[in-house]
Amino acid sequence: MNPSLLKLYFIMGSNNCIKDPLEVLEEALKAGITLFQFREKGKGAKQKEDKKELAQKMKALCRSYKVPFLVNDDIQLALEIEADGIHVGQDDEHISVVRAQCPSDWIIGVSATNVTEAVQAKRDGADYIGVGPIFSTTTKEDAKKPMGLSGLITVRKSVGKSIPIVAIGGIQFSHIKDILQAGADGISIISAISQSRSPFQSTLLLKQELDLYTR
Ligand SMILES: Cc1ncc(COP(=O)(O)OP(=O)(O)O)c(N)n1
Ligand SMILES: Cc1ncsc1CCOP(=O)(O)O
Ligand SMILES: [Mg+2]
Repeated sequence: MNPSLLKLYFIMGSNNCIKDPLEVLEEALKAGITLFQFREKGKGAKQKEDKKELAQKMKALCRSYKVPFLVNDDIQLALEIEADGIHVGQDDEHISVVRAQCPSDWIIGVSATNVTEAVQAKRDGADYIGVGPIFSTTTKEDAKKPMGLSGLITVRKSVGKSIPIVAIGGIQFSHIKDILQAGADGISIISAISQSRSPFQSTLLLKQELDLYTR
């Protein structure tokens, strides 16, 4: 995949938002997110048909802005709604199982919380690795201990330059320069956009800062 797609990777579910999730997503799209992941999980998350309906609406929105739409965890849903890819973690379906079921052009991302997992994800053929948490986060209840920037630097050194990496966990505007210098191709954000009173403004500021330090 083109690593520039990871520049500003927005992840969200309805329970992450303080206003209408479709409005939040459209503001983020207007302001220039480069990739989106539908992550409908945790307390109050929509289930079954409600979840599918929201996913379909979000996919349509992403399509209208030509931003790829990925689904978190749920391969069945991703196949049903013809998503552009999926993100799986260490406790989810293995990438080999996903690859065997999905279209060949899907983007498949794999999470890594340490060097061993990152090296394995590369061996397994992940299109990109989601590395984190970098900083502490309250968004993911079962998040591991933060690895810090030093952890991110070590992961990048261990996997080499050929695989795209996106950093995740507790990322704010002020971290951008350090994260890119540590070797990430971009940032994954939930709350810094979804909990903002102006997702549009917050996204725009993040994008401008990212543009300063990338091509
Ligand atoms: C880009 C990105 N990186 C990491 C994750 C975390 O995935 P996982 O460990 O499976 O945790 P959940 O998000 O499923 O709770 C991610 N979703 N996206
Ligand atoms: C899904 C996920 N995986 C590792 S940390 C995290 C949550 C990121 O959310 P936030 O950007 O609000 O810290
Ligand atoms: Mg998961």
